[in-house]
Amino acid sequence: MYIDFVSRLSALPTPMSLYDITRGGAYDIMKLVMPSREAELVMTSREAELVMLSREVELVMPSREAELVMPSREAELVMTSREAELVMPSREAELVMLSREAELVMPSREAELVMPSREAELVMLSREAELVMPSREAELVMTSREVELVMPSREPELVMTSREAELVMPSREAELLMPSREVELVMTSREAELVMPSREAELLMPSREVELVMTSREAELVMTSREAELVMPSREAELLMPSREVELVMTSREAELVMKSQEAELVIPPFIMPYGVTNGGKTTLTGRLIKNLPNCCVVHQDDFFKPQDQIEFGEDGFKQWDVMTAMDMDAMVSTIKGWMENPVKFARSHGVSVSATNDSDPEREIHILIVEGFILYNYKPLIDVYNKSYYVTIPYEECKRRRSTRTYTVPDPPGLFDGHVWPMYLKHRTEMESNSLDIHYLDGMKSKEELYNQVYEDIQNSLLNAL
Ligand SMILES: Nc1ncnc2c1ncn2[C@@H]1O[C@H](COP(=O)(O)OP(=O)(O)O)[C@@H](O)[C@H]1O
Ligand SMILES: NC(=O)c1ccc[n+]([C@@H]2O[C@H](COP(=O)(O)O)[C@@H](O)[C@H]2O)c1
Repeated sequence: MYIDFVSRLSALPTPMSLYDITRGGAYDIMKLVMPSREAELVMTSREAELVMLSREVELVMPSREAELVMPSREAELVMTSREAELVMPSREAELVMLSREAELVMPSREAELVMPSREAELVMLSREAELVMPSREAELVMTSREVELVMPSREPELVMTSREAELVMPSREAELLMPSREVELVMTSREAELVMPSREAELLMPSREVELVMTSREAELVMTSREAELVMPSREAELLMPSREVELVMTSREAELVMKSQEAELVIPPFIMPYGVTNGGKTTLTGRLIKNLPNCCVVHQDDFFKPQDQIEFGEDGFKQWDVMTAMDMDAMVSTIKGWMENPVKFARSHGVSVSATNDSDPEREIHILIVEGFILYNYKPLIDVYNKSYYVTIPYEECKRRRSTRTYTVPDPPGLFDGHVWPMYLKHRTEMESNSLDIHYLDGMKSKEELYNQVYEDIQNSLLNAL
């Protein structure tokens, strides 16, 4: 469904390729994650000592040890020649393995070599990047704000200073990199012991362990069991990257698994659109819904009125506030686009706390955007992206009464309601009805409570069906 929305969105006036964005982002992050100074720190002797205890240092660093770290059999196991090509093309594979390159594995230029754009694509295609760290983590790692979180100016210095090196990722950084639940799994003291101390370091490298680097238990520790299954199906998880799996990890079946999990876990994006007559109660209803629906954001069309000096007078003698051209619809579309591309980021930047809705599986999240406005169904580029459309109506007398008590940023001049507002409402409604949309009419004369209950229940049912 999400894909469907995105594809619809790409038909909008200023289409933007999600793939390009995320791919570019992933590549940039490869560079950000290991900037030259930090990269040097990563492998300087002291950090190396700290990260991998003395015996491992010997194994990891000197030229001969480079061979030991990846002796031929292990190298074959971890990356058979074809996989090596896939993951790191031949030249990079050489660079990674040779002694001098071992020193250089991480500084900026090498970082690029290790993960040049094509490899970056192979290893970390945007979706896969999300894959490696499940949806919520991927966002943390990938979005610009998270990049700042992962490597804020002070953190690069801290990431591998001695104390951090000891801990690999001290609590604060670890939290930034991986949200609390993963932090607990990956980096609580017990896991820290499992991941790094000498015995484990030994376990990571020798031939048999190479096969077992990601045995089910480790996989569980690093990625919770469900993620482990999704990221690397059980057999792959055991073998990490044997030849067939390497092909499979990124190919269709996994891609499907990943995509499905992404779709299911990250976002089920219903747009709810209370639309209708002015003063029908749209804002009131929306206000209640956003308080009670999970991860619910709102876009108010009223926020997109053009400045007063751009509103022209019409033949009816009034400033034309109630026509489509009074709205900056491009701006509204790009706001909606922002939500579609990253609802979690959108929610956070709009002060909506993102929470899990399903206690038994907190990774599953539903995100909802309510678009509320008085002249929406007549804007064709958006019509198709809504998956639930409501239309609030109230009779003329009630509408006029409510309107007379309302003060807008620009107060209504005398006669505006009868001369402009109501005629425009009737015109737009006729236009909308001729489009035969699937609209749920709401009687705005019902009490606020009744309206809320009716819509809330209806949305809940839709969500259940969507799941
Ligand atoms: N169901 C309702 N019954 C009676 N009055 C309502 C109802 N819903 C909203 N109102 C009142 O109508 C006025 C306009 O409501 P509002 O939600 O701002 O409408 P809209 O956003 O459609 O213009 C407000 O004074 C509000 O308190
Ligand atoms: N928000 C503003 O700046 C502004 C200015 C002039 C008129 N309006 C009125 O707002 C109405 C639409 O908003 P409601 O649906 O919330 O009533 C239109 O009928 C329009 O006449 C709003």
